[in-house]
Amino acid sequence: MEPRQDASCGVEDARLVTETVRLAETSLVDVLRADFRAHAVWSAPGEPSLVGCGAAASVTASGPGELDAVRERVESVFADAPASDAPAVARPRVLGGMAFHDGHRESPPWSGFPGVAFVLPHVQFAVAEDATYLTVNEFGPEADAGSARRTMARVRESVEAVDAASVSVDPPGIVAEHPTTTRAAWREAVADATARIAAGDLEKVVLAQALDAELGDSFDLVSAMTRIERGHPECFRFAFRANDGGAFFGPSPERLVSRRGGRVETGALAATVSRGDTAAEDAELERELRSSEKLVYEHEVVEDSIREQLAPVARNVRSGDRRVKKLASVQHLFTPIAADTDRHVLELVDALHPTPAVGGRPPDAALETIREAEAFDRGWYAAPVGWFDADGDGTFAVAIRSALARDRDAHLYAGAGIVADSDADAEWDEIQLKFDSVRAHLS
Ligand SMILES: C=C(O[C@@H]1C=C(C(=O)O)C=C[C@H]1O)C(=O)O
Repeated sequence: MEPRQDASCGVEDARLVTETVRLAETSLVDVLRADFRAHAVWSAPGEPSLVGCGAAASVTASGPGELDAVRERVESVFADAPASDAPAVARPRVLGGMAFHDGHRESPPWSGFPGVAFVLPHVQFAVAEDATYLTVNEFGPEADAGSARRTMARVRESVEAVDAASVSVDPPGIVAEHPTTTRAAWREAVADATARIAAGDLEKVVLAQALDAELGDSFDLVSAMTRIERGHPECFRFAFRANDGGAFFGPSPERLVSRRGGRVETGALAATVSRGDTAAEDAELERELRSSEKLVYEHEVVEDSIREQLAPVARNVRSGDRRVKKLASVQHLFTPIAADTDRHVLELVDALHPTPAVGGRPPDAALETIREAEAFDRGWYAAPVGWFDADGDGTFAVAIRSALARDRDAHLYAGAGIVADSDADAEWDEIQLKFDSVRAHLS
């Protein structure tokens, strides 16, 4: 299927008009509180935070296998845009994500989340350390600077009038939880995966679970993102909202890839132990993480595959020093990987997704095992989410530690890597700990 675009994108003489203004000092939380029904929120260490509202142009496709066509469509939107003297942080950025599996079907609970969906926002905020920029993008045969400036004046007034302190950040509360995987089904799935590994068909597979939760109150994305923003400065804080109000969000610790002027940044994040209750216990768990043969192997499968997957699209692929990434409830092995490239970030996403941190090795056998073992739809869980610009620069996270919420329903997702000597009950416990990073913002 050809990627679809909204009406304005198909018009021959459509053009892109962009206007930018620097706002008085404003935080991401202020922008969210102004509540323009943001459809995309992105906040990552070392980058300006982004909020996108409305669509100047949008592109959808059936799955990650169509990223080349999506890139070409968006390139045609940027093609004849006049040179801008706006600061780099304020330039138009396209925000979106995609489903984990190719051939994704947009059915409940994932209605409103197509196989691939990217939007060039009509109203875009970029919150940098020293300033916030408001950018209005208009695309179409009628696009003109006058109407963009009028939108800008209206939006600017409402953001500057926000009283952030007046909005509650109380979570909705979880009144009931329904795991979609039983303990018996999990043991069976892990046994089947380890049997495939013993038979030599598979090295590693990441199996996930969904946890359905009933909320005590309607889900409110603005207050959830306010809590996530404050609680996870080390993570990629993201949210994407469908037209029916359903929101996919989370604090993911995992970068899939960033491209900045030809420099590629990625990394292997895999192998997990819990955090200790005391400093001594935490250090002991860290020692186990660094020295366990099983955990180091699980990590190295991911590091080796990422290097191999990157090789056709990048040069000078190099690993940095391995370290331990400590999060609220778990700690992981992390190896930074850098490279050089002249490819668009979507080409890098295409080459890397899914890494064996969320899929497995070899990829085809792993994906088949996942489809057979998991009774729920991964949807956008564990798939790339992020942004890119007209230069092909951008950042994508792997959407783990995430949830899909709509009204009083939430679906939480988490997974664990299975290798030859994995123990089903220990992997089960690991997944319950991983649910905590998003559960904490709902209960
Ligand atoms: C799949 C998830 O996490 C991934 C699996 C990990 C593991 O098995 O040790 C660690 C980090 C992530 O790469 C998840 O959190 O849902």
